[in-house]
Amino acid sequence: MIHKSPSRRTMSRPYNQHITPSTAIRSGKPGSSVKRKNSVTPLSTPVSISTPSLRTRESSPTRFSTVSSPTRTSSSCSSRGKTSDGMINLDTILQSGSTQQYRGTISVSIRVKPSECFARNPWKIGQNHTIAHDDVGEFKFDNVFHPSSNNLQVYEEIGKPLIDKLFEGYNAIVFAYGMTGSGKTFTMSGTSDEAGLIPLSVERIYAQIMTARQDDEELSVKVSYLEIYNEKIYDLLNYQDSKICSSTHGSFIPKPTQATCAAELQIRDDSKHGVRVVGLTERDANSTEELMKWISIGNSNRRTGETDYNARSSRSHTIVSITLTRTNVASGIETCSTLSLCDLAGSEKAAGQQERRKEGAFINKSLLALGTVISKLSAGSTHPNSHFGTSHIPYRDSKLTRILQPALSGDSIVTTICTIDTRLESVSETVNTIRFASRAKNVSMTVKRNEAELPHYRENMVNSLKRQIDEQQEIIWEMRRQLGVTNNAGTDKASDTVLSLRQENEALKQKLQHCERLLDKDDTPVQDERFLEIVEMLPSAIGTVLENKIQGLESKLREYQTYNTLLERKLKEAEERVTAKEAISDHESESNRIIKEQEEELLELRRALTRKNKMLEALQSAKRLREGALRPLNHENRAFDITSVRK
Ligand SMILES: Nc1ncnc2c1ncn2[C@@H]1O[C@H](COP(=O)(O)OP(=O)(O)OP(=O)(O)O)[C@@H](O)[C@H]1O
Repeated sequence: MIHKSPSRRTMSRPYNQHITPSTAIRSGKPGSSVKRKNSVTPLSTPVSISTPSLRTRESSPTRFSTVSSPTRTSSSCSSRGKTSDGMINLDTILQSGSTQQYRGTISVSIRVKPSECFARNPWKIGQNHTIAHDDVGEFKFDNVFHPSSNNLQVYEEIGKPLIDKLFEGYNAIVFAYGMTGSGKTFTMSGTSDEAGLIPLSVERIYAQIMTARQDDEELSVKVSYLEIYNEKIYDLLNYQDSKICSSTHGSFIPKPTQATCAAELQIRDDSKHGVRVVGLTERDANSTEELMKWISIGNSNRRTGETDYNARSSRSHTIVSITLTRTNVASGIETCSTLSLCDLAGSEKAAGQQERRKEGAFINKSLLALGTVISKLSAGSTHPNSHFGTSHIPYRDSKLTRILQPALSGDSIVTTICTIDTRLESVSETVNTIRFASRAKNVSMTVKRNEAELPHYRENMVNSLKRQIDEQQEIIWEMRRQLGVTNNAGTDKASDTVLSLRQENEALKQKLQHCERLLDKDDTPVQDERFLEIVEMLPSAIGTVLENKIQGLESKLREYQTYNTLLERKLKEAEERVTAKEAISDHESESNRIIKEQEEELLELRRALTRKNKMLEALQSAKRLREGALRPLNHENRAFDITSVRK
């Protein structure tokens, strides 16, 4: 029986983008197995959906219309309150103390695969991110990508905003869900002609590193790649028969070979690290090319096979995890966030081959487990007074759900892209996918930023400051010692010089005075009139003798005067030297004063350090108290690191 939607009549009008041959077939895109003819293959029978589950509460069209938010992508952060129907806000960044949290619901997008069978196609795409089926009703999502949309558009809407969140320190996960052959791998990996979400995201990460990197920041990127095949986990980057060869970037990477065996990895769940895959290889990647090389190695190891729907069908679920670590060397703050890109194997009906049947059974089992987990989370999120953490969520039912457990329980911002095939023969699978997507849209989550101080950073900082102070103290002491020695020696030498110069000066002065006295003595009689009279009365011979005597005395006087000038110059020079020495001595006392000031500053620094240490101890003990008080709650909600093994 067909479930009639109450809103069916009203919703049929806005769907002006019916999937028609002209809009659905993408012109000239090479590398795709979809035939690109403008032919119309009429459906032999009208679509009739009688799945009883379509009438369940979750798939009620009215419910989807009201529950789904008009929010387009997780990048559009807004702060809307709780909606009238009790739904939690979408895409809100909350500041709680010093930690930021992202709060929203799983972002869900639908991608419709181009198809040739469009006549009377009951699926219609609306303008406002809605998709409707004549018999099933209307569904609203964050994005509904038309068959003509390309991978770049998909990336712009769902990949780019997640990379911005990755750089803010949030973990993020994208998973592609849908029936086999509906376009999951095409969306995630793309083709050689049209890059998919993974290569476009990788490119963006490195472009962002170039622009966002700060001076005092260290950045590193690591990649891991795992596969879940028949409920066993394998490391796609660590196959035993991989050959080691040199990459173009100088590092060593395994040569891509179609590997046949790899050790099975185990999941471990412990209170310290949460859920993680033990032994998963993480490879350093310093450029887009290097990271893509690792991914192509992983792809070559991935298991694919031919199914009724897809010539190269992924027979396993795969997860590429890219871990970005940003360390601020000045503050010691490290943000470590992981972007996980999952390409799930497609749900399918029983296949002809036994091998395919076995794989299909495992694939269906794990997808069913994922559906159940999403369904329970959705019920927990939408029930007014319940929290999904309080009811039992069967994460342990499959390896896939165990690995996705941390992300689904609040470790990551979750985005899913559900690929659908609108052909008549796929209708029940497509409805199931839409049903899964609408349940996922109900799941609310609160995600914390992964920001932490480097371990022992403060202790190291305090110790290094102490060491610096000690070193400076040593330098000061050494300088003082040297200064003290120079001071004494210099002062003694200078004062000796001054003393001897003063003595010499004194002696010279005395000699001068003596000479002047002599001159005065010689002069006085000559100037005396009576003496001159006597001289004139004397015989000329005696006069001549006296004259000679006077001339001799005068020449001696000139000699003494020259010597006196010389002595005066020497005295002046000596006095200048003494003044210079005194200036040096002033400078030395200035240095002493600066040293004293520095010592006082050091003392003050030591006191500040002691105060800081005490504060640190008080904070640490408060933190221990708080952790002790919160321990039972943390145990319930602890976050698990599934995707990366940090070294
Ligand atoms: N949007 C699209 N545009 C063009 N071709 C597409 C699109 N989606 C899928 N295809 C083509 O359809 C075929 C199957 O797609 P793909 O392998 O991506 O499906 P899948 O969902 O990954 O299947 P499986 O679960 O079996 O691995 C491929 O040849 C692919 O190129």
